[in-house]
Amino acid sequence: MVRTVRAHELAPTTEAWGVEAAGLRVKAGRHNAVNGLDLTLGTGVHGLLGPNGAGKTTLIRALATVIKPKEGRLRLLGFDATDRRSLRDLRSRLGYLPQSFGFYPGFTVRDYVEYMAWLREMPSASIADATQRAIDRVGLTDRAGSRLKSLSGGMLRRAGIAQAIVNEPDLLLLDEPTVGLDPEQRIEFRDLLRVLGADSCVLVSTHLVEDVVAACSDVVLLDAGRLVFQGLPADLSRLGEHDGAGDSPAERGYSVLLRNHRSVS
Ligand SMILES: Nc1ncnc2c1ncn2[C@@H]1O[C@H](COP(=O)(O)OP(=O)(O)OP(=O)(O)O)[C@@H](O)[C@H]1O
Repeated sequence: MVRTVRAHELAPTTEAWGVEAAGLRVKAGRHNAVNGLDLTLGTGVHGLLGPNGAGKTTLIRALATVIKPKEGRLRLLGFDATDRRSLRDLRSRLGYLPQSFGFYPGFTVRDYVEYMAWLREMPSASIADATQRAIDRVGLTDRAGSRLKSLSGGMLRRAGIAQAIVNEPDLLLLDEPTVGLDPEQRIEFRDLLRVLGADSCVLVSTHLVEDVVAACSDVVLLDAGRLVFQGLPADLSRLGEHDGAGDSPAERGYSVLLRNHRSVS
């Protein structure tokens, strides 16, 4: 007997992978900055590491649907990210903090976060509460009425994180979110990451291996646009127990992986 498949069975569910990429190629200018990447990410906090020019920002921009992949398959939250018809629904469930982001300097923190919530088509009635919650979560409660132009670099980045999480995204993409944060704020941010990663897929690019070890459930290492390693922070540290350059086992593990990868490619 042929069973009728109902619409809800085909609709994306929260169980869908956050990111499923196969043979992904993404250009930055003429350069293949992401070059045949296979990557699957589920719920959790994934730390994206790699040397300068590895393709981290280009990958994150493609996952944020800001640039279109040149080749390969890309599914995000169960949606085909290369299909224009999916983009509106998909974008309403994404959060994205770009490496450098534009803003109206005369906006207050609250104006900015509310504006970004509105751009993501959140229901108007929920925007004020969601904005307050996001501002509280990044520790900017007492600066909510301050103009963006008056904030320090670290506070501005926290305002950027607030706009990225205002819609409680299922897929959150953060490109170097800890740049400019003071040590106390970095520790608080790690706590926030753990909470966010409990029920959504969070990808965080950073150069700070120690942040990855402290706050991430797994490590993704890129070099020259390709996946070099995906595994637990403890696996990274184990690789650096007796070998490699760096001040901690994880930093040494990072250098061992890159060295081994480069010697065979
Ligand atoms: N607009 C562009 N035109 C040409 N090449 C580019 C462009 N943007 C990036 N690239 C190149 O693409 C590669 C990947 O860059 P990308 O910014 O994605 O790397 P990254 O890993 O984020 O680096 P970083 O750690 O320095 O931020 C680099 O070789 C870079 O020079």
